[in-house]
Amino acid sequence: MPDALRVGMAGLGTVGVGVLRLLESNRDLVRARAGRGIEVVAVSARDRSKDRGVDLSRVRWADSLAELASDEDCDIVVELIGGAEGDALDLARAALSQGRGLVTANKALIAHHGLEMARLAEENAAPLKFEAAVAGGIPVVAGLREGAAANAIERIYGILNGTSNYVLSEMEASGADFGDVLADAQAMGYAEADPAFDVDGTDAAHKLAILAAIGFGSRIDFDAVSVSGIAEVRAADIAHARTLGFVIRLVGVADCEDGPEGARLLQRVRPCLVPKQHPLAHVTGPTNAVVAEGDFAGRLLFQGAGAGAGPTASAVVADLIDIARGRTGHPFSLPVDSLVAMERADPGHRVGRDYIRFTVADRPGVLAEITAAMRDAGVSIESLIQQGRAQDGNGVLVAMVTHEGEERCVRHALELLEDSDSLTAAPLVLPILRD
Ligand SMILES: NC(=O)c1ccc[n+]([C@@H]2O[C@H](COP(=O)([O-])OP(=O)(O)OC[C@H]3O[C@@H](n4cnc5c(N)ncnc54)[C@H](O)[C@@H]3O)[C@@H](O)[C@H]2O)c1
Ligand SMILES: N[C@@H](CCO)C(=O)O
Ligand code: NA
Repeated sequence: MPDALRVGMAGLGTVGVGVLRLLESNRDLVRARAGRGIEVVAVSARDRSKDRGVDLSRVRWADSLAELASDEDCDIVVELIGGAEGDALDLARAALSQGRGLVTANKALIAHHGLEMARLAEENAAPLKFEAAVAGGIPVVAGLREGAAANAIERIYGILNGTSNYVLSEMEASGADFGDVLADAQAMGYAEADPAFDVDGTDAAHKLAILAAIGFGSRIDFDAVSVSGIAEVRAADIAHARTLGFVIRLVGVADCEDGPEGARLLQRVRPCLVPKQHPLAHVTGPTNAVVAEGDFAGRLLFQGAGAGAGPTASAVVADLIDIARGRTGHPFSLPVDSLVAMERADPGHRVGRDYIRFTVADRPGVLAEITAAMRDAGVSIESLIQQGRAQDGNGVLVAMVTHEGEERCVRHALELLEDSDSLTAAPLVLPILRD
């Protein structure tokens, strides 16, 4: 075993520079825990001349990512470029197929190509690790894969995107609308390269798909995640939720149910009403939190910084320490051929409660029309909030919370109202998170 684990690093942005700083600052501690040094010997980034505030004088610049992937002086490639396709994917494929280990913070890459990556890693006896890809510095990948390894996992859910959680909790604290706080969140440096991914739920969906694959031992299936983001959530919904005893959070939920032909997996990312006493209700700002329910461990809560240079670097270097120690394991907890291709569960028969917000014309009989549709679809209403009179010609908001019932009933009620000219905008349905 060579004295140091030699790393070739691609990408010197927020996370890349964070990794270099951590390795510099905690050099002795990392060496002690890794059993040997961890040295970045080569790098590749777009701009060689940029001052990044870190010492790169002893590091070799690779002329291309292909050169980095085939560099005989590197044991491991650390990919910190980002993006599911293109350069990051080419680099990952090239590194693993040449027997070089891969550490990445790239959830898009793993969500889309995780199975292929795991297969390549297995075939080439190369380690593959991605702790930083899910909830940044929170050791939830290792927590699920190793700490909770003795459990059958029943449900995994959590707040998986810091940007959207910051937006929602700022809207809650200040009463501001979505657009007013989004720019602040993006200025914090946590935004994805495509910033739409943060608010439209895609980033959280990438992370949820990874967690589900690890927790349930299934083949990663990002396309099966149903996703809705936070752009439709208004200040009024947050105010209604507060009145009813809830906060609104973007929550990814994955669970398994038994079906006639084996287990079926349901993966969804949606803004949810979270009861004020639930641990996720207290997660504010860019913090992430993940709950895993194990059959023996019970409810496990992982919480911390899901983004930022320091926390994300902490996860990248933890992976490097594991590799240096020879603790590699299966990336998704099982050998690739043992991962199950799970059917998708039909949510229609799932039982739950919903918050539904209608925007309606301010005229007599509208409420009766809505409640008649609810009655005809078999939806029972638990509470209802109606705003005063329409002020701006945009209609009045009517919000309700349903009693427990099958999801398909709410869907049917909304279908009955689809052509109604009493509704001046599409209704918003937010599920109430099951405790
Ligand atoms: N920023 C965070 O808080 C955070 C947290 C968790 C995971 N991540 C993930 O980490 C990865 C990196 O994120 P970041 O925030 O550091 O991004 P960034 O935009 O700050 O840095 C990306 C770096 O990659 C370089 N790059 C892009 N294309 C390249 C190419 N073809 N060859 C060489 N270098 C190239 C850029 O020049 C830049 O230095 C992404 O996958 C991201 O999703 C980021
Ligand atoms: N854009 C992500 C960064 C961490 O993955 C977030 O806001 O949580
Ligand atoms: Na993590």
